[in-house]
Amino acid sequence: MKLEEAKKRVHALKEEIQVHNRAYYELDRPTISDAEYDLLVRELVALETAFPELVTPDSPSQRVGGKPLEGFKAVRHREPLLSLGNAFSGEDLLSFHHRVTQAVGGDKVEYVVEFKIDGLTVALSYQNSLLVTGATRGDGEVGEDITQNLKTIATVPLQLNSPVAVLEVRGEAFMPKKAFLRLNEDREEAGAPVFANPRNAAAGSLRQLDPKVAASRQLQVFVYDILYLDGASIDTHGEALKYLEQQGFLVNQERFCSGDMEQVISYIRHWSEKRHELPYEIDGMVLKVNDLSQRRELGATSKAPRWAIAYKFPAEQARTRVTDIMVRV
Ligand SMILES: CC(C)(C)c1nc(N2CCN(c3ncccn3)CC2)c2cc(C(N)=O)c(N)nc2n1
Repeated sequence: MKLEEAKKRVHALKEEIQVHNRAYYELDRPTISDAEYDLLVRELVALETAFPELVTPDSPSQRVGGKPLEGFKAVRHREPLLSLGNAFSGEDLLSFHHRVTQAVGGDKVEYVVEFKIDGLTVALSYQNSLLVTGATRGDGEVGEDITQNLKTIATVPLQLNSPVAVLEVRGEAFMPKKAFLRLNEDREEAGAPVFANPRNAAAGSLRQLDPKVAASRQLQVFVYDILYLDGASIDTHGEALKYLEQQGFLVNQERFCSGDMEQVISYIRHWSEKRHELPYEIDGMVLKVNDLSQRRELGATSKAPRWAIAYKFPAEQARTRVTDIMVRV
């Protein structure tokens, strides 16, 4: 095959793979079998091996690279990754709302309510639209460099869709419930210790020194916050989430924007009851002031922003399954 032909085929393959990624991960509607998908990636890798000048940084072939690491390098975050204050009741939420309203001089405040995905925080840093580092949260200031593991996650863009000088985002890496159950079955069969919950499984998978192991764990990342952006101007959190979607990140579609705390509380109650129907675990909801200028007015303590709060769902009392009781009997 000549270079020109290979160039056309490589471009077509990358487009098609991208379409299937989006269908599979964002719309949760696979448009191709895993086997056919693997064939496309294998053909792309073969062409890039034959014509190395056709390799681009955003090619799916650049996801599972590298040999196993000896250890993880330390990465200092450009901005400290803040924590979240917690609310455990409707009253806690109302007093949060009262504090916020006071601090903005009685102006109307609108909140965005999001799932609190039960995974682990990751920070992704892009320069000139290319992924440079992916890191764990660590202590909020310094994390571990897990770039080559995060690159294996299909919904983590290797290259952003539009030019931007610097973009630092944070998100939650997690393992969907189905992948978690399947992994534990495999580990049980292999006599390996099982993971207690999807969060531990995700954390254990991202701490693998061999990226091939991380690549096999079906991890996902929902991105939820812009830490630093040099290259666009944004006024609300809603716009920030749309911007992140346009740049190619996976952003959770389920979010609710309202200034009415009664509506906010009933939305939270709705998901407290329905969360078991979700394909991933959530351990609460996060309330965030939508208007970024109001956020600046509210500021942050040394640990957490004054413009956001986490509502934690009551811890699950271990649901004893009938089968367990039968066995005991
Ligand atoms: C940007 C802010 C600070 C408002 C923020 N902080 C979060 N977290 C901080 C505390 N975190 C934390 N983790 C470990 C130790 C202390 N704090 C865990 C992430 C958020 C977590 C989620 C989520 N999980 O889905 C989310 N949709 N939005 C978040 N937004």
